[in-house]
Amino acid sequence: MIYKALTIAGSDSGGGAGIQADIKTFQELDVFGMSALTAVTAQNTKGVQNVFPMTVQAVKEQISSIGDDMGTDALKTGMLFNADIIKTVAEAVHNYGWEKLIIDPVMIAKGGAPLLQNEAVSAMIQYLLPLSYVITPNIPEAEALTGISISSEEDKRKAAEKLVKMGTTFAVIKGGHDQDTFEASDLLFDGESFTVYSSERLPTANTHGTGCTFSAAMTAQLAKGHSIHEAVSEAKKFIQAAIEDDLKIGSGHGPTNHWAYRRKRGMSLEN
Ligand SMILES: Nc1ncnc2c1ncn2[C@@H]1O[C@H](COP(=O)(O)OP(=O)(O)O)[C@@H](O)[C@H]1O
Ligand SMILES: Cc1ncc(COP(=O)(O)OP(=O)(O)O)c(N)n1
Repeated sequence: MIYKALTIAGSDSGGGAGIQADIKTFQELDVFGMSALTAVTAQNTKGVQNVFPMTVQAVKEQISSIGDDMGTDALKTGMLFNADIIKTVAEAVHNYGWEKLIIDPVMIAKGGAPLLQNEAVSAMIQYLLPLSYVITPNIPEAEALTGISISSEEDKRKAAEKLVKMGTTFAVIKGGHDQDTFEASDLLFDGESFTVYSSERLPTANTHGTGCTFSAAMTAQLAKGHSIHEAVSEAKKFIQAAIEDDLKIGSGHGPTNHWAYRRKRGMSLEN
């Protein structure tokens, strides 16, 4: 059986985040990756030098090229940049009846560059979020979407519950931006109960693209038919291995290692 996943996101010329991170992750997890580009960024480990958005027509046609012929088992969104692109994506997801939509609500790059226009947040809430299977905000993104200020575990739970009330099936609040210096903990709310996925917080600046990679790993696992709990658990292991085995490329926030998880798994099978 060949499983397929589509990413609708921006290109990161530096290869650590965006479309490039998504496709590398799909491949590592044995899923055939496809893409629809929303924007091209000139970007490296030091930051985003420029953003060139695609036209709505270009986004629409890339998605229909895939929808009309190849289909997909799951899809994820990353950088969507503006409200018109969000509406176009929502319309396509609705028309093709795609159910496993994973939204990584990318807003601001680690270096501070805006990857989503401010006025587009309400379009995401109104048009895309209600169509989603799971949304994976980091803490600032969860605050912007819910209006809840997050400084404790209880606040994270309230935000996750609110996201489900707003129309998604599952919410994962990622803890990379947490103040906890020992653990990086992600919180899943499945509509009934909460599960925390924790790992050692690794002391490295090379965390460029962690959100994209984590949500792409979840997308790949969901495309293969795994449950939401299995998908989050495996994605957490994937990103931990990728950060642990960082590549030390560039002079700023470097990329993670997308092949680390495969290598680690291979070594544990040999032993
Ligand atoms: N220093 C770190 N050590 C271990 N895991 C991390 C670290 N930073 C982020 N993560 C993990 O990477 C994933 C992405 O988290 P986060 O940084 O919050 O997202 P984003 O990249 O969207 O801002 C989460 O699973 C989070 O727990
Ligand atoms: C083209 C593009 N898309 C998304 C991001 C943000 O990726 P993320 O995984 O949130 O990682 P950081 O930017 O926080 O390192 C991006 N930078 N570029």
